[in-house]
Amino acid sequence: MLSTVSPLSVSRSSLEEMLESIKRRDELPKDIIPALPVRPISKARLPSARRSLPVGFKIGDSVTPSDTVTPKYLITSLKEKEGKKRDRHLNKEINDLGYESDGDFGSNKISKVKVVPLDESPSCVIKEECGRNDDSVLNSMSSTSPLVSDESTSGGNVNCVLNKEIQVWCQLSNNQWKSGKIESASIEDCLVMLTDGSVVTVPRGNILPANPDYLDGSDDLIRLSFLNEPSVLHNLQTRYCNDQIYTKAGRILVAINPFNDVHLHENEFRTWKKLMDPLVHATAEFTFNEMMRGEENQSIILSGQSGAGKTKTASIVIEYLASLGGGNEMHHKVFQANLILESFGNAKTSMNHNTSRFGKLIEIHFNSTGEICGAQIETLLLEKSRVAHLSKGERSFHIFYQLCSGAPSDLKGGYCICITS
Ligand SMILES: Nc1ncnc2c1ncn2[C@@H]1O[C@H](COP(=O)(O)OP(=O)(O)OP(=O)(O)O)[C@@H](O)[C@H]1O
Repeated sequence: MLSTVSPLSVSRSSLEEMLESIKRRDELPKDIIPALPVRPISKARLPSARRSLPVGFKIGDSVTPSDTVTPKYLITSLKEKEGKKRDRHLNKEINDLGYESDGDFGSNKISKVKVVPLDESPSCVIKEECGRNDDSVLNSMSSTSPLVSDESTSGGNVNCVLNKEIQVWCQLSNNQWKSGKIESASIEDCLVMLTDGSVVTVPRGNILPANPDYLDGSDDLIRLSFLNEPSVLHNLQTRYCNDQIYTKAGRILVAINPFNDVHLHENEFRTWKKLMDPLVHATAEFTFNEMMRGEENQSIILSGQSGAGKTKTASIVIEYLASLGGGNEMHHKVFQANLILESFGNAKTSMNHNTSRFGKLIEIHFNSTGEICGAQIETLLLEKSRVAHLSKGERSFHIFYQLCSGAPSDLKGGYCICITS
């Protein structure tokens, strides 16, 4: 059955409706404040701010799981309540970095610490290797071109330091950075008197401002007035020479391998708990507290070149996390498992006599009281080519020599195995 409505009836009814609604509105008391929009009930947090990588910086493309692999470590501590959603997010992040993940990253356990090989990141160098000699830090890292190459910018620098008569860093022809004071400047060059008394002519583009002396050895790089390459290296070197191997850069902790036992102020830290101290224990404690307080999984990423001290630092972190959770046997088991992994995955290279030729993702699982209740180690990107191809002065995986040395003498004779220490 069809029903028809005349245009007149439609216009009349809508007109009536409108008049009625106006009448209703006028009847309402005038001082009633309109209700606020209902706030959605959600426990979700706003995504934390993410730092962007430098322009043109790629991780995925540069991964070469062969000779150039430098294992870096991602340590995560995960809690049960987070569930699979966060794990999927973490998996995605790892995949975005160009690494394969077996999926199910921390989905089932109570908590985790993971160690993953991450490609060298220019924006996240946490540890750097260097020698003990005074100029070594500065010189070893000064082979790059000066940070300021743009003429206008460098000109600005020179004018600024000329006006204020402050110290400058100048890059010499051998790429070393030296500090001094500008005596005079032309359009292209500057005459700089170095601190050793010599006078050199340096192109304007090779001059950078230096920090005042009182900032020498700042424990946080963000306190420096001028944050350029030589200033950062000089600050790290000053601290290193005072056996202060850790320096903060905001939330990042920079560590320089001391290659010997230095006093780490660990006991003082355990007493005073100064979480802002530049110390790896403070970073571990901060992470642990964040996990316990926010019930959120946490990650610690250790990155640096071969021999920088990532493995050593990872063991300090694990040991400290274990002690925070009451210290049970679990971390000993992690270390024991590590010994076996090292046999099969570590080798001697020119950079490090016990270099890890694979990446590790160590998960440490904590229960709700903060005790370690489990751990899991995933390995990635083993440098398999090392079995068949060795560079000069390097060795195969430790297990090869361990097996040979333990072989019965007739087998040794049959294969002409001769072990020398
Ligand atoms: N904090 C430290 N204190 C004392 N010695 C250290 C420290 N960190 C590193 N070292 C020394 O440096 C050596 C190399 O460190 P480590 O094996 O941890 O480097 P790595 O970054 O893991 O290297 P790779 O990437 O080649 O595996 C260690 O064997 C140790 O002798």
